[in-house]
Amino acid sequence: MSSPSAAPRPQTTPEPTSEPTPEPTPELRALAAAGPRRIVVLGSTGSIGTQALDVVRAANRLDGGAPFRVVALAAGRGRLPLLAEQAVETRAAVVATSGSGEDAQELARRIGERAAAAGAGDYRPEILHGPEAATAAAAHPEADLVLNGITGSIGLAPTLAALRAGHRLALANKESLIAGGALVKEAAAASGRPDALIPVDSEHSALAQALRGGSAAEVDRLVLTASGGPFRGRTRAELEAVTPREALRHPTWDMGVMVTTNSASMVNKALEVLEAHLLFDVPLERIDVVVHPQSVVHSMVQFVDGSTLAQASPPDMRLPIALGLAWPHRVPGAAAACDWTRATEWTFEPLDRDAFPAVELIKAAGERGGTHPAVFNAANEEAVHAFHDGRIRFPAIVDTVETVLGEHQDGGVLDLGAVLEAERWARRRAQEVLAR
Ligand SMILES: NC(=O)C1=CN([C@@H]2O[C@H](COP(=O)(O)OP(=O)(O)OC[C@H]3O[C@@H](n4cnc5c(N)ncnc54)[C@H](OP(=O)(O)O)[C@@H]3O)[C@@H](O)[C@H]2O)C=CC1
Ligand SMILES: CC(=O)[C@@H](O)[C@H](O)COP(=O)(O)O
Ligand SMILES: [Mn+2]
Repeated sequence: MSSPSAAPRPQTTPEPTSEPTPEPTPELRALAAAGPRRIVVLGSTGSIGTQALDVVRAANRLDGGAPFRVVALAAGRGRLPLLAEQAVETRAAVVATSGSGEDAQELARRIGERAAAAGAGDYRPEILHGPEAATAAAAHPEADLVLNGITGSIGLAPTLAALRAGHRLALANKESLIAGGALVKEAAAASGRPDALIPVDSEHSALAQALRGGSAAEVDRLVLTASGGPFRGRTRAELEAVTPREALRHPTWDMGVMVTTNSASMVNKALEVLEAHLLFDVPLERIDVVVHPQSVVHSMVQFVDGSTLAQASPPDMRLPIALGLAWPHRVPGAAAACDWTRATEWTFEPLDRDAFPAVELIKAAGERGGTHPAVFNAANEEAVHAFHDGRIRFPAIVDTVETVLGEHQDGGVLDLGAVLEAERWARRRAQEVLAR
């Protein structure tokens, strides 16, 4: 099978503007003057990772000094040439691959060749390899902030490692929060840092922006927007015939294979509802989803007096990534703004819960708590792989999640061992269900 993460990487978003370089804000100048923020980029070769490096490159070109310095990079083993190129460009002290010793040797060779060609022959980063490599990179002692752009719940150990090392965590890897839940929140609280956990997911970045400076009591509901994905408007019967290629044709975002497939099934929105609950402590019954096909309004907060605040910008992840890296500061020119001189239409419609039951399913799993959310995610990851392998039809992804969740017996303890054991069980059980 070809694993989803091994499929061709979607292109990153083009440069937003050819206008003159914007001026840095006083806050960003101060950040640079205090010494650049030292960052670790996990999943650096993916959609989030490459856009994060675009943000760093652009921000460091602003007048007033470089606000960021990359101290470590980590990726899988799928794109070693790109990882080597990134290492030489950033001069990261640590470069990690989840691959084997042979992969590490190939990475070192490629870095050596590229460094020599770039006139930086003395650049010799520490190279880490193996399943724990990203976790070690996340705990890098010189780091201030870790961006987790790994895909899947394999990102949980690095998420915990970053927080336990006392680093601020800019979190794109929503699966680690879903699987780890209270464990991740505890690690964030124990770090003693205000704003230890900064959301990078576009909806949660929007919510964090709308919630800044307010109080919990004034919030009535959170409203997450969903593009509707490529299958918006299809019935469940019609979804039986859709292909992996069609599932990867996202209408508004260029992203990795797993999150794109999850957008098509609404599993992404389901994960995001629970992510919002965990990040902002709003009960699940007060979190709604509305379909907004243009993906310009990234989410909304409805307040008790009937007011609603929405965050709007053209779909471009560089904005929430830049805010995550520079938090609480904004990076001028991170992405293009809305063009209000042109006629524009934003539309909103309800989610079809019969064709797309994932959101209801995760709300039930979230209410049951414990390891149920980890089981939801792990079963989904297995089912997505099976769909891309041609082993199942599209609706069987969420059907499999529902079956496995329905059988799950929570042991009543939530520690890392319990989460990992529940995940192992869910993956095994999902494989059995998928094979039927
Ligand atoms: N892309 C987007 O716009 C958005 C993404 N997100 C979330 O961000 C996360 C990343 O998504 P996306 O960038 O699209 O995914 P991609 O598939 O594009 O990238 C995944 C990255 O993770 C790396 N990776 C895989 N396994 C490991 C491992 N064991 N150790 C270290 N690195 C590993 C991959 O390396 P390799 O190249 O070697 O395979 C790659 O760099 C997901 O959780 C997603 O839901 C959230 C909002 C928007
Ligand atoms: C860009 C981002 O944050 C993705 O998670 C996005 O939300 C996916 O789009 P959907 O709204 O289709 O799930
Ligand atoms: Mn999102």
